[in-house]
Amino acid sequence: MLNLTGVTAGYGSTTVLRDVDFAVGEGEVVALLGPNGAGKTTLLRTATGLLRPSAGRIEFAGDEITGRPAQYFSRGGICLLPEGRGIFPSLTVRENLMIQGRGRALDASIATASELYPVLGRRLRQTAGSMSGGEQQMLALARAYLTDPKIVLVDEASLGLAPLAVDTIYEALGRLVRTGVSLVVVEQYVQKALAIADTAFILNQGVMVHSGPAKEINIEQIYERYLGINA
Ligand SMILES: Nc1ncnc2c1ncn2[C@@H]1O[C@H](COP(=O)(O)OP(=O)(O)OP(=O)(O)O)[C@@H](O)[C@H]1O
Repeated sequence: MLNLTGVTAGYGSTTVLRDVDFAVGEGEVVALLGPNGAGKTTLLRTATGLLRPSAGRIEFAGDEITGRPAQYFSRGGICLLPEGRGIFPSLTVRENLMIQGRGRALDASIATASELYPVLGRRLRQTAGSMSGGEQQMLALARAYLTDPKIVLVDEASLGLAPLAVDTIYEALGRLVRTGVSLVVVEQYVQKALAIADTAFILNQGVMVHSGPAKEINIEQIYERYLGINA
């Protein structure tokens, strides 16, 4: 469904991704793993049109979309939930839902978000930035339910959250997957990501060093073999 072939990308004269192949099928859950600075966020930004590759192809649902503007990617159903959540902290929950819904009726967006997380429905007038980290992440995740995406790419959803809040976020991701959406997770809690993933990709220093079934991954071995570090 979303295929990157031979992608090279970076920032200015700095090349981060080198000749990367990455593929996500319909309804597939992919864990994208790798050490700090490996290029995971850069890959998500490239796969969602925010960063144009200097070489390689991006195809989505059979069409080549390399070099198209980011709006083209999002309108086509590619949804990035960025690290740092991508919500507006000084706006209320209601206002955030209005923006996330992109022209969808606000009442319908509120109903969908409240059904997903009742706490959001109770905090519509509260500024997003004054909610707990977990609640802010719930609001960020609600976007994936409001725009009917075909694929959702989540960057470090559990960053800075308490274990209970992480479980709540993963429950929501699980529910999202059951609706048939494809999912890519970049996650510091490797075991959490592998538990819901069908396939795992491992990136190291901008090079894809491994891809295969998530169940077959022995993370200690992979980290030692490919990354030269102990997990
Ligand atoms: N806007 C930018 N301009 C220049 N270099 C950048 C920019 N963003 C990231 N980089 C560099 O690109 C490399 C890959 O960064 P990236 O954020 O993609 O890695 P990551 O695997 O997501 O890391 P982490 O797990 O630490 O978030 C790093 O060396 C980083 O310093």
